[in-house]
Amino acid sequence: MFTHPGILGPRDRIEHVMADNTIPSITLNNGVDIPQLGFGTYQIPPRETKGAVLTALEAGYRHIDTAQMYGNEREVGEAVRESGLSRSDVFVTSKLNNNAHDPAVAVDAVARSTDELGLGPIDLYLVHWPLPEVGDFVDTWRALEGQYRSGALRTIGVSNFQQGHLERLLANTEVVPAVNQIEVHPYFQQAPLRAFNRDHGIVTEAWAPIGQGAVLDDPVLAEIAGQVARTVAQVTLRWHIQRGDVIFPKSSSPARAAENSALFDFELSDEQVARIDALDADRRLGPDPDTFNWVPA
Ligand SMILES: NC(=O)C1=CN([C@@H]2O[C@H](COP(=O)(O)OP(=O)(O)OC[C@H]3O[C@@H](n4cnc5c(N)ncnc54)[C@H](OP(=O)(O)O)[C@@H]3O)[C@@H](O)[C@H]2O)C=CC1
Ligand SMILES: O=C1CO[C@H](CO)[C@@H](O)[C@@H]1O
Repeated sequence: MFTHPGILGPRDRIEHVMADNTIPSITLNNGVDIPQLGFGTYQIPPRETKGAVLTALEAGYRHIDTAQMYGNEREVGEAVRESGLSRSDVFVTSKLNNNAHDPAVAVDAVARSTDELGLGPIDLYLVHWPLPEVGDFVDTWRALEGQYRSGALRTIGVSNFQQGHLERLLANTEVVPAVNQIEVHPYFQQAPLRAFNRDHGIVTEAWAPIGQGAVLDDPVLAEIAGQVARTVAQVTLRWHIQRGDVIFPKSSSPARAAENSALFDFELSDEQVARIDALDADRRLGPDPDTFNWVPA
């Protein structure tokens, strides 16, 4: 089993993985292991979600990322229950919706997610956005701390938190978030925030790992893909894996979902990694967490 990046170097992790060709896990700051590769479910409509998640589990994925906002928690839970896998073999993440930051509402929202998924305590539950102008995320976090301490949630973390948000959280609360799920891809590499996360024992989860498709036509990535006889998506996902981040690419296509999981029988050289590092363009695709205050009706 893998330990948190920084304890083992990337090279040690790769050699370990390549020996058994399975998806590696990272140990979170509370001792819980998370598979480094998962399956994302944003924009998978509820009626398609059970089939897509069952297909992903058959392809070998053991980690599913959903959210109250995605409207498909129930179908994710059905797929996990019907997969025939042991509950302990599948890691499920969900996220508190933006209309549930009030502490009392947050407690009810955790109960609702738990009921929708129907899997017992949720492996990882995140505050989806900090919403700096909406209430106080410190109070929201304290509500999740209570749910964590009571055992209702196995692990808690945050998403889209900038360094300033994390500094405020760390100064005013007790449980250090296990993960910070943020936008990261070759065009938006987030070096300072990833370093802050690492220095505080917080694992970085990279959402939109292939930039929601934006990186797929990149000529440098295409050249590297030719060198290693893989697709651009695989090269990009492998780059994340070698950086030690957790990823969960989304695909509604069974063939592309399988393609995105075939990452552990090849390796990028230091030079190839450096060429991808050089693609950073500070190009954020999603909302800016410092100004995003959207709350659903
Ligand atoms: N915390 C947060 O605020 C956020 C979290 N997330 C999470 O991160 C996950 C991943 O991010 P997401 O936004 O989905 O973006 P991704 O970077 O995973 O890209 C998904 C897009 O790429 C396409 N695609 C996937 N694999 C391939 C492939 N091998 N070749 C060509 N095209 C491909 C998909 O199309 P197709 O389905 O047709 O294959 C889809 O259009 C989400 O599903 C969600 O779980 C995402 C956004 C924000
Ligand atoms: O999880 C999410 C899916 O993507 C959306 C658009 O980028 C985000 O707003 C949301 O947080």
